[in-house]
This record gives sequence, C-alpha cells and structure tokens, in this order.
Amino acid sequence: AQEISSTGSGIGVLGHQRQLNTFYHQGDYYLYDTTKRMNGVIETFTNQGRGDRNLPGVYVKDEDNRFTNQEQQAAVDAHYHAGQVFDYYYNTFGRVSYDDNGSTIRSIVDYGNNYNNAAWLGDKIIYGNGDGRSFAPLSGANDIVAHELTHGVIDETADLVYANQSGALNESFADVFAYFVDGDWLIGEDVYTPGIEGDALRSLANPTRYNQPDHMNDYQHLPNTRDGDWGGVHINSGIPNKAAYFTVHGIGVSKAEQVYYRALTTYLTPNSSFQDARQALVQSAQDLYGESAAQEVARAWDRVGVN
Ligand SMILES: CCC(=O)Oc1c(C)cccc1C(=O)O
Ligand SMILES: [Ca+2]
Ligand SMILES: [Zn+2]
Repeated sequence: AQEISSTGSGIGVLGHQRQLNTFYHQGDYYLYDTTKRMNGVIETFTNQGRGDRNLPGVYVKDEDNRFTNQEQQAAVDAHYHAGQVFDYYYNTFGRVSYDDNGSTIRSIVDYGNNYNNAAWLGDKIIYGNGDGRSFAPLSGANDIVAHELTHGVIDETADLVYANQSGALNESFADVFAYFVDGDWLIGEDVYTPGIEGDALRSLANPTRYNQPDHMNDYQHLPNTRDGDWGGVHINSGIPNKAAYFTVHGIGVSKAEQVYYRALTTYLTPNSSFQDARQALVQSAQDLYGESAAQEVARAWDRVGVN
C-alpha cells in the first residue's frame, strides 16, 4: 500500500494554526511524524476520555489532513509541541529524543475525565483535558510538554529519585528546561485557569507567588507519601528553581542551558541532594566556561541558602 510522510495542518487548543508532520496510510492521514533524525518518531493517540486501562488509546487520524475539529485540538498541540521539544534537545545538545537513542515519543491526549494533570509514564506522556476551570487541555502549553518530556530525559540520565530533595531536583530540572524551551519564567500559564489572565501553576522568578519556598529557611519537611507530595517535590522545587533564575541572570541563558544539561547528564545521580546539585552545576560551569561562571553559579545557590 502507498505509505508516505506528509505535511498537514491543524488548529491547537488556543486556536493557533499549526503545520503538522503527518503520515498517509490506506486513505487516512495520521498524527505520526517520521521526519525526525534516527527515525525519531513522534506519534499521538487519543484515549477518548477513558482511564489508564485503555492506554495508549487509538491513533489520531483525519481523512483530509486538516486537523481542524474542536476535539482534535489537544492532539494537534501534543503532536506539534512534542516536535518542538524534540528539535530543542537535538539542536541545543545533539540529543536524539528523550533517551538519546531515537525512541518514539508517544503522547496520549483526552486521558481520563476532566483530568487536571499531565504525566510522564516511563515511555509515554498522558495529558488530561482539564475541567475547563483549573485547566484547559494541558498539551496546549509547550512548557508543560517540555516539562513532561524532560522527566523522560531525567529518568534516562541522572534518574533522580522522585521524593524529598532528589525529587524536588527532578521537578526543578523539568521546570528549568521548560523555561529554556518556552522562554518565560512562568510554568503552565497558557492553559492554567483559562478564565483568569496572568496566573500560572508555578513561577521560577517568584516561587512564593504560588506558595513555593524560595530559600532553604522555608524548606518544607513533608512525609514521603502521595499526600505529602512525595516529600514536597512540587513545593520544595521552588528553591532550586529560584537558584536557576539567579544563575540565568548571572551567566546568561545560552551558557546556563549547557551548564544544566552537563550537570544532569554528567554529575547528578539518583540520590543527589540540593548541595550535590550546587556542586554539579558549579563544576559544570567551571568545566565549560571557567572560574567566573563557576562563581556566579555558587552565588546563585548562596542566595537560596544552599552552601
Ligand atoms: C508543568 C507540568 C506539571 O507540573 O505537570 C503535572 C501536573 C499538572 C500535575 C501533577 C504532576 C505534574 C508533573 O508532571 O510533575
Ligand atoms: Ca511558560
Ligand atoms: Zn513534573
């Protein structure tokens, strides 16, 4: 049968026109992108609102290669933003997909019912559609897509244990690379509370704005349970997030992204603490850019009380 890669179009969650890499197969066009290097395929499924027992759901397809229906919007953005994040990691670090071995990036949208979450499940990403009040469909935010795929990168590199300080670092590195991809200090702002302008899930510039600590004096010792957010991984991440904000202002974003990538892929290990992260980042800055950059990174961590 004739099978060809093709270029389609679509409309995203916020009404943006998107150009899409699709695949023609037996009369239909699929959200299946084979244009990436080393056969890095990007494919998008819908779970049609069912739960995790039905993963990965069904391929998203369209008969005229124009994915313009309302119910296709979440899939359009999951596919488009996954391609953007693949390109970011390849163009910036030469990394081919989350595992640097060209693994398929598989996204599933329409997960669950009114699900206000997104998650990396080890080899796929799931996105809820939100309940329309707390969230619009979550794949509509490129920083959320970057955050989830970075969880994949982290698992394949430092593999930071998702609890307590290593877990807060896991969360922070996911937010920091989301910042590098999206370019602003807010996380999730494009889909968070669609009825309220200007707010976000988190802010790296002002963690306290969204009830996160930005200094060790306010580190929250919580139980390593689901109710304790695994020791506060989404709370205490405010401290390394603020250090990242100071680091970018110290050495600039182009150096900072190489320093963060080198720390993640060379020095950090599953049980790394905030202190270990400071050392890994200072050493990476020293390796790549010398003494003055290393001192700027050390200063950034001094300012959040991690010495
Ligand atoms: C920025 C993306 C993010 O934080 O996604 C999550 C949401 C919305 C709820 C629960 C967990 C996560 C996560 O990926 O850590
Ligand atoms: Ca953002
Ligand atoms: Zn996360």
